[in-house]
Amino acid sequence: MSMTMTEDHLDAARVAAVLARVTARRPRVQCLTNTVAQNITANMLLAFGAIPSMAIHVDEVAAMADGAGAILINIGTINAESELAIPKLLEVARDKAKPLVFDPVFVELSPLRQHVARQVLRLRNIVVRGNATEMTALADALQAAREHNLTLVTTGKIDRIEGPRGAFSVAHGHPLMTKVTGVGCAAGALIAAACAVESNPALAAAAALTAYGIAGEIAAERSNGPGSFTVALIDALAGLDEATLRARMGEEG
Ligand SMILES: Nc1ncnc2c1ncn2[C@@H]1O[C@H](COP(=O)(O)OP(=O)(O)O)[C@@H](O)[C@H]1O
Ligand SMILES: Cc1ncsc1CCOP(=O)(O)O
Ligand SMILES: [Mg+2]
Repeated sequence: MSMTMTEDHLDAARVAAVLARVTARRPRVQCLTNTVAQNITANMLLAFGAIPSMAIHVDEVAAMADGAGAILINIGTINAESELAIPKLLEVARDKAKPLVFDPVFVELSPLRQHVARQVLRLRNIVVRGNATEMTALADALQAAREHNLTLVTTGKIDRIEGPRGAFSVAHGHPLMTKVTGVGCAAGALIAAACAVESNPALAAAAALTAYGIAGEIAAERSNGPGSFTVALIDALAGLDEATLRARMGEEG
């Protein structure tokens, strides 16, 4: 997605303020996510200060989402049951005005995923987080959904965030983040947690991805490859403080 707005500046204090609210309020994120990324997503949410709930049963997702601070829908391993659970989550998000983050994993690869993504994109006020391939495959639907307050988050070497209330670029992160499955999926969950405590979804996404990217940079310095990087990423995210954010964001001195 191309940027059409002037970008906002994000400093360490604004990121730290969002992180502090997550830690203080411990929002629960109801995640309907893929079977590959469930564990890393839950652990990353805990490291971020939030609470994961990974319920998937079609008859209970609405109840589980009802008291949550935000909802994540990720279609990475969509199956017949999760296809039926998704509308239930959309209904809760709409009726209870809950933040909802949608991750259209591999939407470029199957007509079913295209169909489900387009159903989700009918909902107002959602955040869509995908990589460049996924966002490009949905370009027409994303363009149309801008009419109803969509926030677009395209991750990669530089994350691009664009919503009705602001636009940001985040240049933090490390290539090892692409060598561990589920790191992108977990990014969507962190954005959802931030949206639970920050009413501007673009700012919430930028804060979450800045923290995640900086944690990735720290983890890469402490690890020897993708396996140890995964553990180090969880540790680094859990250990982030404002002084570290300031130093990594070039605000020292
Ligand atoms: N080349 C890169 N350099 C630094 N960070 C990256 C790079 N590619 C992806 N990231 C980071 O990895 C996380 C997952 O993004 P991405 O790889 O785009 O998702 P996905 O796994 O869904 O394809 C994001 O936080 C993003 O900023
Ligand atoms: C490998 C795989 N297959 C279906 S979902 C999934 C996980 C994708 O995770 P991510 O997009 O975070 O790399
Ligand atoms: Mg992904």
